[in-house]
Amino acid sequence: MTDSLARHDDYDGPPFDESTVAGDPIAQLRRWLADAEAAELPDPNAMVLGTVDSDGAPSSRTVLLKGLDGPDGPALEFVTNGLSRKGRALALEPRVSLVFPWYALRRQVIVDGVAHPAPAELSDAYWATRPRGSQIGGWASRQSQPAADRAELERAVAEAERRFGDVDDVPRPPHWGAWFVVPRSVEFWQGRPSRLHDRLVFERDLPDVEAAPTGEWRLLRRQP
Ligand SMILES: Cc1cc2nc3c(=O)[nH]c(=O)nc-3n(C[C@H](O)[C@H](O)[C@H](O)COP(=O)(O)O)c2cc1C
Ligand code: PXP
Repeated sequence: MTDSLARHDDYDGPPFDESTVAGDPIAQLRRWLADAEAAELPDPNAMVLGTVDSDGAPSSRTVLLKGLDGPDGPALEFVTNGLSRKGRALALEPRVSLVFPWYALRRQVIVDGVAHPAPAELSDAYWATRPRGSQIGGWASRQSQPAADRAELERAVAEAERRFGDVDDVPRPPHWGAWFVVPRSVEFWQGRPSRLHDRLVFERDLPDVEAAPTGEWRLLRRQP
């Protein structure tokens, strides 16, 4: 067995520089997402969402990117339960961090921005696309709450199936929906030999969490 903890694997990614990067970060993100799909990475749209709890403690978990078009412009969309740990955190502190961990491509993308709950009609539209089993699961799971055992969850699933047994379209739970992360900075990281990686960062001003972003994107390079 190879001991991964003792290795120093070199990252032999190609140069990633100012002459080839797209003109804005969402266009560049679309390019790298397409590369992750073409490389057949598992869950190419998975991203790690970092939030801050009410006591200031950070917490992270994976969510799936569901779209890049927000109601007021480009934004990263994900869906979840608003009463979950992350949902409660977002209600108090909407500033978040997202990481796409595309290690097989020697890449990561880090997005910092502000998460806004989607208008109800957009959450409804997304909910309608979910398989019925996931909709039932969305009603059954009190996401992030303790459960005595698996049987408790299965009883809740059976209860939701009884409740909606005669209903063609399972309604969206009021606490379940989409969020849109409006980016303030987006870093594209390409692993390069000898740890001399390429890091290109788009930044713009976000005067306060309620306000729309202002100003043009600025492109800068960070030390590896
Ligand atoms: C690949 C992957 C994708 C996931 N996607 C989502 C998602 O889109 N929405 C979601 O609520 N949870 C998703 N989860 C589960 C979350 O990581 C997490 O366990 C759950 O949302 C509860 O998080 P919280 O207790 O911090 O709120 C995903 C997990 C994995 C591993
Ligand atoms: C609990 C949970 N909610 C939502 C999602 C993502 O939304 P959807 O089930 O509609 O693909 C996932 C994906 O793993 C999930 O695990």
